[in-house]
Order: sequence, then C-alpha cells, then structure tokens
Amino acid sequence: MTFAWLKGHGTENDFVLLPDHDGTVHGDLDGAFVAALCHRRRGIGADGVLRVIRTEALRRREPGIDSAAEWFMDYRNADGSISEMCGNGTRVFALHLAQEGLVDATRPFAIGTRDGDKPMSFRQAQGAGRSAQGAGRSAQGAGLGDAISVDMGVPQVRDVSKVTAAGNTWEAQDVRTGNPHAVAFVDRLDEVGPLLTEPDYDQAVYPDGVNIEFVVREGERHVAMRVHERGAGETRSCGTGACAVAVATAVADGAERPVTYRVDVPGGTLHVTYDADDHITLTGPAEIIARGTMDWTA
Ligand SMILES: N[C@@H](CCC[C@H](N)C(=O)O)C(=O)O
Repeated sequence: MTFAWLKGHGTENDFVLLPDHDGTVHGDLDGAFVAALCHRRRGIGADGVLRVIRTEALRRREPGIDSAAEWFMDYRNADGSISEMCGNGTRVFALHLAQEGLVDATRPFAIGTRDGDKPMSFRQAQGAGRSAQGAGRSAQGAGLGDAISVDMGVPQVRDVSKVTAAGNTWEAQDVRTGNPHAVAFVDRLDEVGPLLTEPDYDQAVYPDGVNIEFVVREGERHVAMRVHERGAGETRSCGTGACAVAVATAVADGAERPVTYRVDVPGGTLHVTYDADDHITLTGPAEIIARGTMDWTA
C-alpha cells in the first residue's frame, strides 16, 4: 500500500496526519499499523495519529458517529488505542485543513471528534501566547498557525482521588475535558521522576485509563505542567490536559470567570480561558513540518 502522510505538532505534541478523505485508504485504521507509524525508532514517530476523513465517510464504518461537521478528526494514541478527544490534535488538524484549502479559515468551522463538534478559530498571535517556534511559521502559512483556538466545550469537575509516582502520592482532581484527567499539584515538577512508567491511579475511578497531569504554580494565573498521557507515555504537551489543569486551578483558586491561565508545557505555552458560560477555550500554536508518501508492507 502507498499512502500520503504529514507530520505536525502543537507545542511539540506531535502527530502523523493521514489524509483519507473518503475512507478508502486506511479502512478501519488498524491499531498495530498506528503503533508502527508512531514508533520513535522504527516508524515516523509521533504521540498519535490524526486521520483526516469526511464525517460521512467515517459514518459508513461507524454508524454511531454523531457530527454535523464536514471533516472528522479520527484520533488514535501512539499505542493504537482510540481516544475521544485531543486538544492539540484539533489545532494541528485545523491548520492542515486551512493550508490545504479544505476549509475557509476566514469563516467559522467545526471539526468532528468523538467528543462532539469543536468550533475552531485562527487568531492573531498574542504576545505571551506565542512560543519560540511561532516565529518561523509565518513564512509557511502567513501566521495562520501562530494562535489557533478550539472551543473545547464544558468540562466536568468530579471528585478527588490519588496518584502515585516516584514513590510519592498526591491528591488529584478528576476533570473530564472530553477524555479523563487526574490533576495533581506538586511542589516541583522534577519530584515526579522521569515518568517512564505510568503513575499509579485509582482504577475504579478511571476504568478506561487516565491522563495524569502534575502542576506547579508559576505566578498569578500562570502554571506549569508535565503530563503522562494514556496510550502515549510522557509527552511534551497535552491540550485537553492543559484545559483540565486550568479548570482544576480555577476551582482551587475560587477564580471568578471568565479567567485565563497561561499553562507552560515542556514543548511551549498554551492559554486556556474558562468562561462564565462554563466553556473552555484552548489557544496555542501549531505547525505542519513535513510530508511524504510511504510504501507500506504489513
Ligand atoms: N495529547 C492530546 C490528548 C490525546 C488523547 C489522550 N492520550 C487520551 O488517551 O485521552 C491532547 O492534546 O489533548
């Protein structure tokens, strides 16, 4: 099989994009194939795969798909598992659609996901929100990737459970931002160790696994985090995770809304606004860095 691919990232949360507009190239998108593509030494290497497919084409394979959007982000983790949602993935996906002329970036549009349709918008870079990699991007896409926002919908704030890493145990706030998160406030980000293995968590609370964020406060409305992602291990960024962190911090602060938090991740900076109407908006840069074709023999 020969197929086209692209590589992109949002604050270094990196993805292989697989254009498969009518769903005829990758069929059911086999998990072992996804894991092989994402392998850092034997494959292209990525935290996940974004299949670019028309919603009506995916619905022929998955009749339960509920979306009014033209384009659907069929997201897979690096281990081949499906997740409902990927915040950074939506921003990379939107940039790809705009760069390829598949959407009109000057008009509102939404991307279909397994967590519902996500409205996207392209913004002017906002000083503090712009990471170092933003500077070189205007040559490629007239600054289109400098600051891409996604309305992530309404988070659910649940109970507190415990997570354990490097021999330490912390309380962790359960926040659902389309997918499950456990947010633990720590004194220093290095006290959680290298996160080579998944931290322990309460499997009764998270029967389908969990993304775990460790957070420190950096200043007023400013935090920094590390994340161990379900299905991918420690990554350089996580958009749904940054949103969960901002929500948990706003709850801990008793913050009046709307409130915006700057969330530093190892791969850059994201901004998350928690609005008075309960919606959260994630903003940050995205970039498409490579493309090619691959001959694949199973
Ligand atoms: N990196 C993503 C989240 C990807 C899915 C996650 N690993 C899960 O299994 O829920 C993001 O930017 O949100």
